[in-house]
Amino acid sequence: MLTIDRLTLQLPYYPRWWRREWTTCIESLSLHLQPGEVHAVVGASGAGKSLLAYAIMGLLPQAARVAGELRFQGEDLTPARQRQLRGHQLALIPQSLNALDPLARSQHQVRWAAQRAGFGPSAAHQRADELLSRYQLSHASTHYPHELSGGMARRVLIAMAQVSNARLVIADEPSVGLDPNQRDRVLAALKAIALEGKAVMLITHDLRHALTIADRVSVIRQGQALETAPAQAFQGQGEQLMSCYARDLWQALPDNAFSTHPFHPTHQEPALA
Ligand SMILES: Nc1ncnc2c1ncn2[C@@H]1O[C@H](COP(=O)(O)OP(=O)(O)OP(=O)(O)O)[C@@H](O)[C@H]1O
Ligand code: NI
Repeated sequence: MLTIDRLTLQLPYYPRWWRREWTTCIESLSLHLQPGEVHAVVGASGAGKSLLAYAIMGLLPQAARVAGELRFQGEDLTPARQRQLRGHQLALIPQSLNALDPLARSQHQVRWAAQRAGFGPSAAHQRADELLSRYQLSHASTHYPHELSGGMARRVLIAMAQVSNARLVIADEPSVGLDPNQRDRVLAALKAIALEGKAVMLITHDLRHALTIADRVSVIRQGQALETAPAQAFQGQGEQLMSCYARDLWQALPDNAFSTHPFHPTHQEPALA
């Protein structure tokens, strides 16, 4: 569905006001997303995950230098095509809750997203109500963003991304700052989108929670994709993982810290509180 082939992305910076240099934020990154899968893109802060999302959506800063290929459903994702598909076939659930209009009620935010996706006013109305109820937001449909909890605001953004029936949904850190209950609801909503046959790219630094819904995981470090592994490879000591970094990420999870590890006997003894 989406193929990213050796994507390289550079952004300008100015060490002196007259001198422009380039910093490489994404380097020769290749990924392939299939319909029906939740594909987690996991990496530390600053790894280039949000920039990857923007590159796919066509939302990079103008000065960005981009090389490599992006193909969506067999066609090149040119800037013109990205403009055409954005909000229709390609949807982004942005990292920041500030993406919500502070002066608009939930129902209007979702309705406007539906109208941007091509629905007429009454169809948009109906579609928005449907989505709000799917995400248990009917009671909050007249709320403004400041009246929503973090999880509710996140679900409004998911409803907006979903209103168009997009084939590819990119969720950028959708569970940050949520309590476990809200987080599980958001992750379940994303899994449900994939089960409808769409592709979901789940961008996160949280491997543990990504694994609850992911089919495959791509590990990103400093703008490079180190490996893509099936979620099942994250088990035991991570023997099935190719890169040390992915194995370290896996072993660093709290639940794994006390698993038996031949070289660290202290790991065998759970610390006493
Ligand atoms: N507009 C920009 N101009 C210059 N550098 C940028 C810009 N946006 C991001 N960067 C740099 O690119 C790198 C990757 O940023 P990005 O936002 O993609 O990271 P991330 O993996 O999404 O991190 P986080 O988990 O914190 O959201 C960072 O080093 C960041 O400083
Ligand atoms: Ni980010």
